[in-house]
Amino acid sequence: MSKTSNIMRLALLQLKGSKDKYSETIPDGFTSLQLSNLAKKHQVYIVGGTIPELGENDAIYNTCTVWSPTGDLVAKHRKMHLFDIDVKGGIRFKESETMSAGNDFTIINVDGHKIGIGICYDIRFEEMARLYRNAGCELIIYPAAFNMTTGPLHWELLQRSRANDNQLFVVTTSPARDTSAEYVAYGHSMVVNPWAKVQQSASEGEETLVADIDFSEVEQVRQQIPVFGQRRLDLYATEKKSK
Ligand SMILES: NC(=O)CC(=O)C(=O)O
Repeated sequence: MSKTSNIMRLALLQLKGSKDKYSETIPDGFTSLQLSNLAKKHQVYIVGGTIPELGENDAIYNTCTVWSPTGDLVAKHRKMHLFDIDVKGGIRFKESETMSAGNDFTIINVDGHKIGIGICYDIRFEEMARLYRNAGCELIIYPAAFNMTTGPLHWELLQRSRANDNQLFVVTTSPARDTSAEYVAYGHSMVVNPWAKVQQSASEGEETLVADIDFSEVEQVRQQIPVFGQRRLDLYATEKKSK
């Protein structure tokens, strides 16, 4: 990352949507104003975890906001894939009972580098990451909060898979693990490089990671293992549909 491109990321807020209690409008809600002020004060981009956004027609979205060093809202990403799962003896979660799904891909441009944004469960959908790669992304950031059922097996694997499939950096942020919480997050925020190597990893507890992202690694991998140009697009394709 160039010397001017400081990006701070905050973890996913794994809140159960409730219009009355938690949801906020963007960009004028409480959390938005805090994030905007922080970005301006520290002259950095902030990818601000997620908040329950009160949207059109009282719908609530699980939304990540991105702020520029001037404190302006650069983009917001509404979680596209809602976390509805039922693992016997593990975890049952029905995010769609309270949240609505977003329909838009979100790409920001920081100093000429394209960065895709996804949220938590979005990381399981390889088509989404592929479309970001097709659009020229070199990094995908996923604020997330995996749990104690899926985290141990899938958290690192999914990040390394998306990084390897698409030859780009994958960065995640998780809340620290709080075993007294109703939803116990797995923790382990991570930076994975385009070789699919875990460059840095936090523990399950509270920690700050400071990472240098060297975008030249993206080009190196893509040149040395040129799978992107070797795809059989005459036989298959991953295509974006407009909604
Ligand atoms: N919480 C999520 O959205 C996703 C998750 O925990 C998982 O995919 O596992």
